[in-house]
Amino acid sequence: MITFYRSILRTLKSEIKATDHVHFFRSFASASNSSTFDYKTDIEKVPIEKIRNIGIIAHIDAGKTTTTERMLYYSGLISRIGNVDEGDTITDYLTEEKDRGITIQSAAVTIPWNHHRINIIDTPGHADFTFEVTRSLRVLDGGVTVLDAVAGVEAQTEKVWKQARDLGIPLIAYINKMDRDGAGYGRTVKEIVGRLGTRATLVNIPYFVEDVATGRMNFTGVIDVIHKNLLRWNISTNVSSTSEAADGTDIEVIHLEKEDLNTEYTDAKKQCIKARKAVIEQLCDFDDAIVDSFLETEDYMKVDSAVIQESLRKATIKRYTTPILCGSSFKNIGVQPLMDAVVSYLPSPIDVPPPKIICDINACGRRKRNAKIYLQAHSNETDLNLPVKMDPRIGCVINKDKNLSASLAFKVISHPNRGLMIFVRVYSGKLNPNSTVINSRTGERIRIGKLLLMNGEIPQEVKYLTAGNIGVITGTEEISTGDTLISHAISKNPNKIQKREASAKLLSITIPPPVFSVSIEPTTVADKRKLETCLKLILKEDPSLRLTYDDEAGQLILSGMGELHLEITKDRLVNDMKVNADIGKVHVTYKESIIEPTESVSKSQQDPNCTGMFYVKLTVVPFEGLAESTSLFNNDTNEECHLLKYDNNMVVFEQASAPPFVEKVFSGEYRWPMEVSYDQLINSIISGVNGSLQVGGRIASLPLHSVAVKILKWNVPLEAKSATPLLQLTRMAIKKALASLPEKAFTILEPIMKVSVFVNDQDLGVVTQDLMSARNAQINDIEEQDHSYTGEEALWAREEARKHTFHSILQ
Ligand SMILES: Nc1nc2c(ncn2[C@@H]2O[C@H](COP(=O)(O)OP(=O)(O)OP(=O)(O)O)[C@@H](O)[C@H]2O)c(=O)[nH]1
Repeated sequence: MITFYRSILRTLKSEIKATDHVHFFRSFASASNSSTFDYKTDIEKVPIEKIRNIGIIAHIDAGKTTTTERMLYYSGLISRIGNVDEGDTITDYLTEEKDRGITIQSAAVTIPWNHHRINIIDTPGHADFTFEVTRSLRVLDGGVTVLDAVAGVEAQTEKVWKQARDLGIPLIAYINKMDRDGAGYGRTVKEIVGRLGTRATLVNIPYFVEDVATGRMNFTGVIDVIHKNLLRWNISTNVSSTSEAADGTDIEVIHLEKEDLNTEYTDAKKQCIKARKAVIEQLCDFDDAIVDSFLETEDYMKVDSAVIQESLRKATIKRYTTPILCGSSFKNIGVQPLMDAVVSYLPSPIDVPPPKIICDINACGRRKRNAKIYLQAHSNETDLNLPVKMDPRIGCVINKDKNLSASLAFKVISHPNRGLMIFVRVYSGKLNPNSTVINSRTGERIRIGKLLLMNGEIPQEVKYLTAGNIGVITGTEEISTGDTLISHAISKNPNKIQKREASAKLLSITIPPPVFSVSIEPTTVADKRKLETCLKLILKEDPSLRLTYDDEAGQLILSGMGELHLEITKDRLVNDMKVNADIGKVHVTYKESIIEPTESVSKSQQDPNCTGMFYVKLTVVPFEGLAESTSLFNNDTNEECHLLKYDNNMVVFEQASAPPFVEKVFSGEYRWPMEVSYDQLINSIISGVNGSLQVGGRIASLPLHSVAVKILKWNVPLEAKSATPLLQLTRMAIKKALASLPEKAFTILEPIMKVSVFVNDQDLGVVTQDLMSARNAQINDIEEQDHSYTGEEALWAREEARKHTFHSILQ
């Protein structure tokens, strides 16, 4: 028997009791460990190809936090395994998370594994916290989808899978909870293929041993199909999973190809051969290297494991297939092979295309009116005729200057001792602590403090963060989720950064519209200030919450993604922050929309000293569905389209809606002739639209939803000193346009949710009836599941929501 220890870091620290059979192996894939530097903090020495930025995504309760906790333990970063049910895991550290046993906010941790650094983001599974998943996915290169082996593919599994697929993120699937009664590996794999629409490659398959006393089949290990081994975890069923004896580090490895293989394992060997054959045949369609390797011996068991691994890595990154693994994280079985698979099959930052970036070409001296530019990995300077370079190795699309650094802030949290902590992913160059960065959203220069890596419990200060890494900025309150930070690694002087680079924005993170609201008031006047300060902080941390003021009721209204979302926010305010506030009952957020388009013009008086006048001509049009999926947004013409932050609205600038402001001067260069920049003008129009749509419709003054404001024509005098008149004219034009519509052209929208209901056969009729009559539900589909739910799973309401969808209730 070979005994594996979970990490060299931990083994060296701990007292070694075992004697001759101890091997300090860190992973199954590689038996050597000769690290000469610290993978945790030695940022520069971990090459970019050895970094993995991964997310753990899944339906609620699939076991994401339990799995992440084991990963931290096996990597040596914590010395004791915490458990969700005891409220002592590293990643679920908020009081509300501990109390409820659920993840509320995604937590980022960095672990060393097998000569690699893995940055892991443990995301929440509940639909109310979808925004947490969305923002995490934006900075990830790969993901692990955890599934419950009893429940199979669930509603939120499908949703996060789709989100990851839309962003092109390669995934591994980990079928957890194999220890539970009713666990179905084959059934779950079938569901993955059928419902998630992917090919599946079985990297390992479960191994059960019969308990002679009870006749029960116990899950005790996995067959490693690629390396032809059976891995058996020596876990006594009599001890608690958290005790040393059951920590999952004592693993027996049986080489299934051995000549003198014990007959006890003949069946395991047969299963391995069958699964290997399937893997090889599947990969043969993808990669000739596998075909060549197979033809050398024509024996499925003899195809080189390294060749299969290499080919599967390519196939996973190209999203040709999904590697499938299984385990029981709670019983500490199967997590180390999953960690190996993360390293082996998921991409490093340089294996994925660089992110999209928007650069304001106005700032580089050339003018291309109404230009919408998305620079992508495969485009280059010549294609776009722009003075922008990219470096595929560091994965950014900015300038020849490798020292320019671009980072995306994707999360803000307030730490009791460290103040605001801003999580960033560095996409290019090197981010230095105590330096000045430019926030390209606001144009502001910001002095940042220390940089940290989230290594387990204690954040660790680092000398810098290089491209591909995820870390934390401290010492500033000026950065929000979705901001791009531009800096220069060497000069540290933001003046060296040219306007063009300073304007570069990584695509921001879309915030879904909230659908539930509560009123919120300070208990006494003296509590007002504290309430405001705390709300400001909570809103900074969680942009999917929204605060508005109801003029008529004279109340603050807090809106969020669901009842649980608001309840948890309330708990944080009242219990954690000790704010004295009266919080009303949760109610649904209704919206208004229009059902017919309307047009209007607004213009200023002609100033005799000016060459032109401020002028806006626009039309307001309703549309169906999500703004970014409409043909208005995805048009092929040269229209410039801006999605608004709230309520699924957008502003579309028609082609040639503005006069050609740019002037070509003698040298052939282009010149911007005004004091006010093009961006300021556009932003004024957008602010005007935003404000007017929030004023609301004619029926109940509810904010307008799902409308596009098309700017047909606009103008400013060349002598203009400010863009403000444009904002006012836009407001007036929208007000006039809406006023010209009869009241019957407005409609009220209510949020609709897409809900999956799991129900036993005998209750189907009652539940369907109840949904349709009491809940006014429209049933889209009834599917039969091929397994019966036991008490726990038969709870009929497992609902998940697409909460940004609204539909009219007046039609
Ligand atoms: N039997 C069994 N239970 C497990 C296993 N993994 C997790 N659990 C239990 O499942 C429950 C949910 O586990 P979590 O790790 O919190 O799941 P999660 O996906 O992080 O949950 P959310 O973040 O709230 O969506 C807890 O009670 C765990 O103890 C497993 O392998 N086997």
